[in-house]
Amino acid sequence: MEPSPLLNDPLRTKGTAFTEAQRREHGLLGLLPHSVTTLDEQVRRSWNEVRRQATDLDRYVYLRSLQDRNENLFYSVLAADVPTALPLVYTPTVAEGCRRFSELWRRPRGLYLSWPDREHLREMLRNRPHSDVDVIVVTDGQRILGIGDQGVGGMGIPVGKLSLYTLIGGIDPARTLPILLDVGTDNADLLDDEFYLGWRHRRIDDEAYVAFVEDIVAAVEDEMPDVLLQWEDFATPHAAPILERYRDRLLTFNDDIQGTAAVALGALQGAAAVAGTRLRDQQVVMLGAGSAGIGVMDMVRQEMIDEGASDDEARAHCWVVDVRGLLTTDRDDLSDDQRAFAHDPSDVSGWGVDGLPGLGDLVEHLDVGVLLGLSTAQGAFTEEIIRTMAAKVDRPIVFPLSNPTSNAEARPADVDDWTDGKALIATGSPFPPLSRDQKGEHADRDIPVAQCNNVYIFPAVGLAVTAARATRVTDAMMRAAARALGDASPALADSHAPLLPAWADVRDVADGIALAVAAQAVADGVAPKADDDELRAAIRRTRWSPGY
Ligand SMILES: O=C([O-])CC(=O)C(=O)O
Ligand SMILES: [Mg+2]
Repeated sequence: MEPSPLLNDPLRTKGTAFTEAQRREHGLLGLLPHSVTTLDEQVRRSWNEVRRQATDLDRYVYLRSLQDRNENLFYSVLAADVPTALPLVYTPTVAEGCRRFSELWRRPRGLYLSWPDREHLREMLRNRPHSDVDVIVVTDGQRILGIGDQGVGGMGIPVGKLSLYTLIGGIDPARTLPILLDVGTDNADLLDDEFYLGWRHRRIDDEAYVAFVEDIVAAVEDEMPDVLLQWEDFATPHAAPILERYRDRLLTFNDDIQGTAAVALGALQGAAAVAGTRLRDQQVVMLGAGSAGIGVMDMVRQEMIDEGASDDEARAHCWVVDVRGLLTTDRDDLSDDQRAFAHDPSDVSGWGVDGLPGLGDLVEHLDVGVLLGLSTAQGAFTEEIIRTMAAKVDRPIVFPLSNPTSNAEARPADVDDWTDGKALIATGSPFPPLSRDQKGEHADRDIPVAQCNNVYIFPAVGLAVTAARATRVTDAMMRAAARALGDASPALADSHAPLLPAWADVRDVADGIALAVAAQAVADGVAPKADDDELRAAIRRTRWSPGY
């Protein structure tokens, strides 16, 4: 008799939790040790193993192996302690997982679409492990988090993001598909690494790259016409153009541009409410003019307009600084998206000592209320900059958003210190809570730092479009997500609470965001008509939960 494939199918196995009757029925007798365990016991045993590992990278490897072995158990383990699990399977540990992808290789997952195989795209897509797919996350590995070109190692990101689509957004793991586009790498260390598993070649670019992406999109459209296609961690020169090319053609969004923007806007709304101001009345400065930084500023500007500002007023309140300095209209190195934020050089003449004004010049000459960083420039929010800002506004809003932790523009504890606890802070990567032992009226408690990560948004968007059968992701849907997240800010009820919900609550919050996004999809005419009760029921029906 053929051995049962059941035991080694990660989506159907129960491991040692198969009952005696099931073991007899499925031909598993003798293949498992005698004791029959419960899922709960398996979860506790697994957490003991996770804790026993020496480093977070080891914990990441353990959890990824568990995912490949038994998905119901993997998701039960994550769900049992979301705050501990999240930084292990996702930011920041996943960065190390990507860096060391080739040496850590265990088992295949998802699809590797490599340039040398480009004549066989359809065949490769048809080889996908499961034919019915709700969500694809795709990367070409060129701009992984804040750690740059990781080539084929970028696959860690789609795998990690899709785990959270399932954990938080309830997308059935059998209906998710991670994809890595392997167009080579410009990372010299990887090209020299004898164990590198990707295509050992410099990156294909320009028209050839664009044509390759187009062929893949066309193949996905034919094979999986209703799928949500999420673009992740593409380098700035490709990210926005790809989004523009496809956003009106399929159900798609860019997580780094739109997801990061929506979560930052959600946290900003909480912060503005605590500070007692409106966004349109603030001078908002962004350090970093990559696709994520510009995406955030686009949403900030749109929100100012929603608050009643004119387009010109909103533009006048938005400032973007890159490595060279302020974006100004006389610069010839700006993309169209960047140019939309450029200021007339005559507005700032004399601000920079020699050349373009920098961050320090801006905080000196403007009453900057909101300082955002998506620059990967570690420590760029210096003590002098933060103190200058704090001397001019009551509650400075400071968001060092770069990932991973080592790239943050400032450490929250320092910002807190420099502003005597007045700053409203959110970060991109996790940081320890702010200690309140000596000073302040709330001397008895530590305040967690809100981690402004797009994980608050993308799983809920996936749940929304799947439940509502949406055909497009509109800007208004992303703003609805931001607003619903802002409404869930614990700081609205308690000004000393963090700006964003606790990780332990993120799955419940996702339901509220999903409803808002789904309703907006219906309102925008990109989903079939349904009222809120029907959408709520559809969201409940769509939600997959782990269990045997
Ligand atoms: O993955 C994360 O933690 C956030 C993100 O999209 C990025 O930094 O590229
Ligand atoms: Mg990303």
